[in-house]
Amino acid sequence: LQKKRDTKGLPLPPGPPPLPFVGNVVGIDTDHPWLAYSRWGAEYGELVYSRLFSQDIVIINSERVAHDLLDRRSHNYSTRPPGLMHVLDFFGTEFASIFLPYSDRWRLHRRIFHQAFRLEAAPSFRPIQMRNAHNLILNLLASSEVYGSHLHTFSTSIIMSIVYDYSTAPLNDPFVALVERSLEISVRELRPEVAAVVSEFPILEKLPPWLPGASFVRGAILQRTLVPMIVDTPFEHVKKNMAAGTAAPSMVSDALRRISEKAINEEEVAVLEKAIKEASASGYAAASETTTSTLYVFLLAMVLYPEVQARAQAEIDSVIGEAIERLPDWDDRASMPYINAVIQETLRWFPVVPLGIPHATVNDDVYEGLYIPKGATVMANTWSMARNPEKYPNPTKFMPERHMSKVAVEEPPNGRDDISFAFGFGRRVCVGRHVADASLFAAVVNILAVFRVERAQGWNIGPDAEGVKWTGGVTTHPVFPCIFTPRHSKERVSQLIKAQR
Ligand code: HEM
Repeated sequence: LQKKRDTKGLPLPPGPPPLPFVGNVVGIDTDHPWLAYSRWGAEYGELVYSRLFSQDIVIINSERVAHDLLDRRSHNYSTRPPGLMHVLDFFGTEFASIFLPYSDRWRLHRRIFHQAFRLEAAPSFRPIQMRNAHNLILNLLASSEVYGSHLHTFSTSIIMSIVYDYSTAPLNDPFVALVERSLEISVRELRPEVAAVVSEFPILEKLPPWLPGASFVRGAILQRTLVPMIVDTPFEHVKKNMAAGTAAPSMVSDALRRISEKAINEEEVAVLEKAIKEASASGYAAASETTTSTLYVFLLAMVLYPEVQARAQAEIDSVIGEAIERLPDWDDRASMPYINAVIQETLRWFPVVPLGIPHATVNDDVYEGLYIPKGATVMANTWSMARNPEKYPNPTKFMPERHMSKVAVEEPPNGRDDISFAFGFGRRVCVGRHVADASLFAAVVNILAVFRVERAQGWNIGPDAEGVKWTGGVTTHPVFPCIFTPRHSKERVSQLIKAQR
């Protein structure tokens, strides 16, 4: 029976009436819960309360409330839901920085990331990002029918180079395939909705894996075999290179070097080494799927909005020459306001982490007279923020122009640009956002310089993208066919890529 809650005489935020015991399970598409949460937002407002079994869930539907709670009261809203951590434990991924509770261990991980990914460090990765964008172009020229796999290789290879100085093969890298398999499981299972069900029915973890419906258990078994390979192999690669004196700078080698420069005891060294190993293994989970999914959204926009694509290409051509005298480079970015606006609009149009990564409250709180319980899962519904018609008129339309007056090539003074919500809030805001932004630029500008991205014959979807199939999970991306028609000869492009290396 549901325990009567003491809300100290205050109302909970409004929300849909729960069913006894199960709470608000009806009407939620569990693969795409942001759709139901956004509908509730329209009905109940900026802050919505719902319950999934015994788990309190608070959904924030506006940037205003997200900044008030997740930024301004971050001391209370920076941990992660305990139920989710339990699921991570079951999958053997409890070390993942992104899901760590607010603790000294998390602070240590965050510091390791910050050293490598802070704004001032981001430009040092540009050669890696451009080299991988060129590989992406070559792969698309060779086999564009598997474009999704090439996007994945692009995102994962960049992060592997930055974190480990580990060079993946430009195509069909076995390690990238391993990461892809592991991420597929994480994206599907590591969500608050799954955590709420598992917390209520711990028996689910005990189901024999062969039982139909025990895919959760099968996923966990597979993940536990993948994790040691993913965590140990690249880390050992760095240590071996360091011992041989051949290690190039990377997040891991730099962090390990910093330890050796400090006079600390063996125990502290062990703690730091473990944190470096865990943080680095969390890095590509956080970076790969998000960057890949954002590029899918970009391609969808190019297919559905040929006029936007034409304008973007005209801008690129005006900088590098219509007959493609060279490929675009970093210095061109300042002369490409429309391309920058396309990137911003891509992040807004369909945020690929639609509910962010769930935060949780450490203590009870009261906000505008509403009671927010301790231990509540708090989700920032970026999907609904991106569709705020007051900030973004005609929100379902892809309109880069809406960012033109606001696009800043450099970081804005308060660190918060027009679409900062896509990268989360408060003390848990995405540490990789500067690097992500540069990777997106490298991929977008090169794809548009070399290809016309076109609609596959018979694929009849309108500009609102209504009817497109989206993957489900923590991150989401559209699944659709598209055609890459080269705008220049393959030989010319290969020649230019060689010249720029
Ligand atoms: C377009 C690409 C990306 C998007 C849309 C994105 C989005 C996000 C979001 C929404 C969060 C959750 C923030 C919160 O809890 O409020 C997050 C966290 C995080 N992101 Fe990203 N991200 C991207 C790329 C990257 C990259 C390239 C890295 C590189 C390592 C990265 C590393 C992380 C980490 C480590 C966290 C966890 C932060 C913490 O819990 O303290 N992300 N990201």
